[in-house]
Amino acid sequence: MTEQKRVLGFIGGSGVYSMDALEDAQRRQVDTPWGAPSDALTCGRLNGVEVVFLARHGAGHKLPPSHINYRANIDAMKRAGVTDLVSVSACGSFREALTPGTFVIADQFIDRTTMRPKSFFGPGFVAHVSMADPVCPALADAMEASCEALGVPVQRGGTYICIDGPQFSSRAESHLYRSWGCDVIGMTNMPEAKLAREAELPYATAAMVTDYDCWHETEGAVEVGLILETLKRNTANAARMAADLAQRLGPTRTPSPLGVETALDMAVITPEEARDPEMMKRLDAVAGRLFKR
Ligand SMILES: CSC[C@H]1O[C@H](OP(=O)(O)O)[C@H](O)[C@@H]1O
Ligand SMILES: Nc1ncnc2[nH]cnc12
Repeated sequence: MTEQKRVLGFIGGSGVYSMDALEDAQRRQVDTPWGAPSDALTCGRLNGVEVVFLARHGAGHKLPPSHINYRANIDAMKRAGVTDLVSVSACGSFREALTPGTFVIADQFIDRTTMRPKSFFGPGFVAHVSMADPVCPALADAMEASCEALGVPVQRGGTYICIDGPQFSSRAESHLYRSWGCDVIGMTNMPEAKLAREAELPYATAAMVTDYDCWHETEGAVEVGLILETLKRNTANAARMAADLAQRLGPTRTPSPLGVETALDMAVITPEEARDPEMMKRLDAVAGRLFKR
């Protein structure tokens, strides 16, 4: 199999605003046709692997989940040469056994968000990518192995339901999502995972449990103040996981077993003669591969 240089993208969620272990770190402002990403990218090396870090909510956690420019974030990662994208997120747990501090390597998502642009494509360039398997199993394997090696409690697989927020759920919603079989809840992995797939970036995420949302009979309903201690512990473990993950994945890569790097080959339905040139210009980073043939 052909090997290619790996550039590992890392999106840090609540509590993860920097990657202090990066060597030769350089801040890079990246402009995109979709607007500004949440923050400047930080590019550097971690255990011999090129890494690009982005704080999802920006420095100082200024952006609420529905104001994050997810398209700009993913486009900027692609533009910076990222080949594999991982993220970490704080989340609530719907299962007794998923105690605060557990990392859930989600493999499915339910998108309940309504207020966010969710696609790079539109009039003049229509494409429908598959989201049947939204997570790259090779990245998820490595994240799981990292957690195990570091003694971080981990569950491989799980369904992450994404709500708009910024409010937490009502008790009725919390019970409903549990009855749907969801494992964890958060406010950011959608449309992030959808856009990563459209940009042909293999994606995996660790949802780091901070609380039991509000379904639990004896644990108090989630409040930011109550989750800060767990958030701190999760932040430290996220940094340890990132370092181990970089080493484990290594500086070169082989294609994702899901064929994510060519996801658009079977997805674009607008024939060349009907495509909007302006739209194609905006898609230079996301889908430029298709236009160079
Ligand atoms: C601080 S609790 C709510 C907040 O935390 C999560 O953010 P992220 O996914 O970026 O870690 C959650 O989705 C909410 O945005
Ligand atoms: N219970 C919860 N609901 C939504 N997002 C969260 N992030 C952390 N805990 C959460």
